[in-house]
Amino acid sequence: MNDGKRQSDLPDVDEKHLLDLLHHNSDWVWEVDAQGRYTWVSGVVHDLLGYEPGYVIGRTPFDFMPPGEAERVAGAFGEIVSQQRAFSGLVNRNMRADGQIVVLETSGIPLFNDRGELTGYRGIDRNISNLGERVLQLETIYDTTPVALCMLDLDGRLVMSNKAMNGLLNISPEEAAGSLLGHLMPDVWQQFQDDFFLVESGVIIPGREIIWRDRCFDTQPVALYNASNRVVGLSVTWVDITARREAEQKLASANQVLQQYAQRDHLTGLYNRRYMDERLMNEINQAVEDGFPLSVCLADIDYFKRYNDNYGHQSGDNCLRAVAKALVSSRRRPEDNVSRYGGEEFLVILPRTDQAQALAEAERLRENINALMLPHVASPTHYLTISIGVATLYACESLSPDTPLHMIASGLIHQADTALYAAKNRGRNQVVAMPENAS
Ligand SMILES: Nc1nc2c(ncn2[C@@H]2O[C@H](COP(=O)(O)OP(=O)(O)OP(=O)(O)O)[C@@H](O)[C@H]2O)c(=O)[nH]1
Repeated sequence: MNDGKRQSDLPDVDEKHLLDLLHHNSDWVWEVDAQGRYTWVSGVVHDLLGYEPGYVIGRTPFDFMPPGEAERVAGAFGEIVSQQRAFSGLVNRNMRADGQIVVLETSGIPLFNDRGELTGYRGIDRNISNLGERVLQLETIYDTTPVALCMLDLDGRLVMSNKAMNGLLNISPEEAAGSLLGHLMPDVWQQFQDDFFLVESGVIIPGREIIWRDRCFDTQPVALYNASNRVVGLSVTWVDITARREAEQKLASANQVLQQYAQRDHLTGLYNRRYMDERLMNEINQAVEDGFPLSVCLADIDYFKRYNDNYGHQSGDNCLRAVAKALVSSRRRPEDNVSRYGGEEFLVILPRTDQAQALAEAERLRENINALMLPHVASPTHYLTISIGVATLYACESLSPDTPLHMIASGLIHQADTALYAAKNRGRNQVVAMPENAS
């Protein structure tokens, strides 16, 4: 503005006209000293704030701001003054003489004396109440939302970041402005860089979960375009879903425990009958598909009523636990499933096992229980014994494809029960298979 050529380009204006321009205009022109006190104000201040210029002189801009706003603007203005720089677009709320709020947009330039010392500021205020109120509302939302928001340019520079975002990065707004995400979050920036390629190829960027400093964030990057429809950056929202994830994990663990309860017998820890009925149908299905035989052993403690009567119910419970443990540790293969099927009855499913193999397996189980040598004075043997009924399903031979699985399962269990009944009738402490001539 000070070079000779441009001076000469300026239109001639006399002093009266100049004052007219200053005092009758839409913008309020002002000057403040180094302490921020108004030293000169144009008459427009009366239109904007409702005060005469003489009242305003000697006061500071903050004297016209409502509580809270003065502190907010003083923070921003203090930073500008410390850098002795020009500023524009500083939006601030002011209270008019009649109590109405007016939103002003303030711009200014620093003034210096001959020694280069700051002597004050000169600038203008413009009434932007309609738009400004909206801007301030949006700024409030932007800064108070718990959702972290940021905008990145193509180099990963933080163009904007709200309070929550700065908190997430654990840096001040000053540190955040213009910093590179590649430095702050190298891995995350790598992912966002890949997103630019997605946008280029016309793919909508998917949301993704990001773990950052032990917290889990649901992030959604959205491409930013300029007026020529070119991608110029990303806007990213970060929603902290740590609490939700933790709750989901707790729920999953609780469900697991519930499932355990639903599947297990609380006394012995073995699978219960409900689980085993389902399991048996799955095994039958598999056996039918594979064409392999499937056997079941139904084991029952001999004279258990007498055991209870003689040693007490508590000892009876301990005895059931001991038998359960012995049956489980007698298994030869992990897929041979042992369950408590009833009071003192245990079911063992033996997949891919024919009748001869099942008889041998049942015999081993019986001997292992005998080997425990648990005293049972009310039994003819004087120690605890079991009887076992064995039944085998030869899937490929005997099944019609229309027979429901549960019918096959109950038929098999019924057969094992009949075999067990025979074992009991023949004196107990023995194994019987049905049908007896199958193997
Ligand atoms: N302690 C205890 N006893 C149980 C439990 N469930 C069932 N019983 C007992 O098991 C006994 C089964 O008796 P019975 O069905 O007459 O059979 P048993 O005396 O073993 O005779 P046989 O099977 O013919 O040798 C009953 O006295 C039940 O009370 C349990 O959870 N704990």
